[in-house]
Amino acid sequence: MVKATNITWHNAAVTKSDRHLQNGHGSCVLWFTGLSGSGKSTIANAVSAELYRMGINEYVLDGDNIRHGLNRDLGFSEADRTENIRRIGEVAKLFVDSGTIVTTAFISPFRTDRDQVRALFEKGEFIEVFVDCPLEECERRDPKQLYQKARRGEIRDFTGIDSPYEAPDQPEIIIRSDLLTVEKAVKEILGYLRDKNVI
Ligand SMILES: Nc1ncnc2c1ncn2[C@@H]1O[C@H](COP(=O)(O)OS(=O)(=O)O)[C@@H](OP(=O)(O)O)[C@H]1O
Ligand SMILES: Nc1ncnc2c1ncn2[C@@H]1O[C@H](COP(=O)(O)OP(=O)(O)O)[C@@H](O)[C@H]1O
Repeated sequence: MVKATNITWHNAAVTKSDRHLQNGHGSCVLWFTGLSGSGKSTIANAVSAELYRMGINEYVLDGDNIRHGLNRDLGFSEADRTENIRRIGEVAKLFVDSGTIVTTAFISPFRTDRDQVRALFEKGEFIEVFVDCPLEECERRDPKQLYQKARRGEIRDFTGIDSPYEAPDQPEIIIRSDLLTVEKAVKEILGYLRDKNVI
């Protein structure tokens, strides 16, 4: 790793607290994690749409989209996934600093990677949302036909097939997306944000 030298941290004139006061709500990251097809993207977007409707500053960072731009140099090896999550963690931190409720939809299969992102944040700002869905159901949904390809051996290192997924030990929120509708999941997540006085 290259260390930053001859670089000075500048304190901002407008702080995160200033922004919270002006916005009338707090900021945090809702970090969705789960298998491909578990529903991360669908639920993260539905949460964001509801927050938008309420006049809250929100933004979605989505796996496929980030991999088209910021992280287009990264593949799916263990090291690349770790770097993918590290960068997204840093981007999410900027969004939280800007006063935004940012939702992220990445498989983020490794516990240590997610914990390292958590460590970037102040207490309560990192909300891990485990979208828990059995592999069989994800494979039945197969919205992008990627499981089919992985089973045929056309995609290597596919999460859940020939690459591991480490479920969170103590996520703030668990959504059983095989049992809960998208609407119910949104309600539960917004309820959590209200309980914690983020909104
Ligand atoms: N080998 C392999 N394993 C898993 N997923 C794969 C792979 N190759 C391509 N894809 C597609 O890329 C999306 C996952 O990207 P992420 O950035 O979320 O992955 S990771 O967090 O770095 O593990 C994932 O999107 P989602 O289905 O939305 O999860 C897939 O569409
Ligand atoms: N309860 C549910 N929650 C989320 N997605 C669901 C649910 N039931 C069915 N689905 C479907 O499952 C698929 C999940 O895909 P997606 O959101 O892209 O997952 P991921 O981002 O985890 O890969 C979508 O086609 C969605 O419509």
